[in-house]
Amino acid sequence: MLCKRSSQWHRYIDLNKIFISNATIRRHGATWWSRDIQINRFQIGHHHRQVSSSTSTMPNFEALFKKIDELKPAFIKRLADAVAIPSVSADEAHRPQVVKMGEWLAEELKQLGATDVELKELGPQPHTGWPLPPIVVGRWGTDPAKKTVLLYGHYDVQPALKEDGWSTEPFELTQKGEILYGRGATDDKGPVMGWLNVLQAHKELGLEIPVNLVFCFEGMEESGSEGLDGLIEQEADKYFKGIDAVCISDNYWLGTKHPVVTYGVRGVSYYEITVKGPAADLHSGLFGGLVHEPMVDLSYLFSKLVTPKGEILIPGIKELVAPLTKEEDALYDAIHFDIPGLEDNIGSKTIIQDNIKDALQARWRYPSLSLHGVEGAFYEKGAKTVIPATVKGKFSIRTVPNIEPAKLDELVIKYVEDQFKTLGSKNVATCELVHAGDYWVSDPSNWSYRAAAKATKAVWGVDPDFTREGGSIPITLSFQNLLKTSVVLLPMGRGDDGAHSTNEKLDVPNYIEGTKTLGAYLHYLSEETQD
Ligand SMILES: NCC(=O)N[C@@H](Cc1c[nH]cn1)C(=O)O
Ligand SMILES: [Zn+2]
Ligand SMILES: [Zn+2]
Repeated sequence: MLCKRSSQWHRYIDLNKIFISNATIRRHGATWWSRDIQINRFQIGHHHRQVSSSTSTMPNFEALFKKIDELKPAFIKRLADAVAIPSVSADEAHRPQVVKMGEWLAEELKQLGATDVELKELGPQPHTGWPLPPIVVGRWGTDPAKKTVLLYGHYDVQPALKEDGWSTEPFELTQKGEILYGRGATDDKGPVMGWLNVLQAHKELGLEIPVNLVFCFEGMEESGSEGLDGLIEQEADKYFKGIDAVCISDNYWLGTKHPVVTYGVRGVSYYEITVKGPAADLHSGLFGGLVHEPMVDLSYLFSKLVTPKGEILIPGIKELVAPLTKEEDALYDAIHFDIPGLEDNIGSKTIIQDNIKDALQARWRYPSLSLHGVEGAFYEKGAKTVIPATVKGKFSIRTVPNIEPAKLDELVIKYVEDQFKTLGSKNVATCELVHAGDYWVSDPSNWSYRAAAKATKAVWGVDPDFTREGGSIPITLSFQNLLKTSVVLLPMGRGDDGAHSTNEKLDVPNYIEGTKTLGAYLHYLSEETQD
């Protein structure tokens, strides 16, 4: 049954519940995740092609991996060219650079030999009217005897300024030893370049890619993936017809050593509280104590959202979270990670939880509320004595099963309005949703996960941990539901890469071995029996 909810499709499934652990994958009568995210492995995937071992196309990985090693300088140059385009999707001034990045990517794809490369235009962004950057699509192969894999990534990045605390220029890829620093190095230009690198290595070796590829690279992921849902829906039976699997490389290992394959993301609902007071900024000496100050009202509202220990104070949210079962709880025991590893990732000893299981559950299966910033407030160096006239406070809530975005909006907006009323302020306050993306949890026992795990083992020599991700990739659920296919997340970077932060980086070994992993995944996928 498909239920339209918010702008997302949500699938309700009730058969063949799967119990998964890192060591074993088996059917199980009981279920550890909530009813609405159980995956019916027989409903997802629609072209059930069997590949017999007598038609094996497994290559000699030695030759492929050697070629990838040889091409390392060219691959680093490709990433440097990509990082040099400041494709920040968050602000209007940078939008032309996002478009330039899309055009650059389309050109690279064409040069490598991809066909049907197009820039799918999306028109103006509804909220702002700014032009949306295009979706870059393309194909590699159209052999009906082969499986078809859609590769998704994003070519936009988070904002970055040297003065935020970067040690190097954020939009100049800078190599220090075995580390590549630059905005987008790990999120998500490195992984997107990884797919292009795979094409180049195969092309130079004269080695056939054993699956058809469909590329779908967007330029708005960091700003809510606006426009992509509509395009997928529109193209589901056209450009995106016959997709057997979707692979996304846009998240990270947990730590720095053990590779992972990921089967879930949290959703995100992003809100803005606007508090309007005087017509213009005021002198605090002349008006302090006489006016209701918007920053004071906003600070009060912020303090009512979340405690310093991360507890969300908005009533009703906790009750929506799917209960933790014993079986799910046990999955966390097999993960190769610890609190010192988390502390290394963030460069401080400021983790709230004191054991890794609680910390990982807080990241993967419980909601969190983060305060992001205040627009309109004084923020520069110095001591300006101003009363800001209008401020906009930004916060977001990471969502998990079974928090429905529309229900969450209701709870959040009413709560903020009620809290504001208690202030007796004469200012005007509003709270609105900026964008929302749903959570997603998949079945990590299916054929695409088996291929991803084999590829990881072939490159890194160990079985991957199966993880969920605390961050969000809003489009994942749309691919699953609209293309009726399974999605796997196969990350390249490490947990300490500093995505969205200063000094974002990608380690050279992760870039090169990660490229091998992506390439090997395609080969293992072609061999795997689709279920
Ligand atoms: N690598 C995925 C990622 O960083 N996703 C963003 C998505 C987002 C949603 N709203 C703004 N950005 C994330 O913050 O999780
Ligand atoms: Zn990303
Ligand atoms: Zn990101």
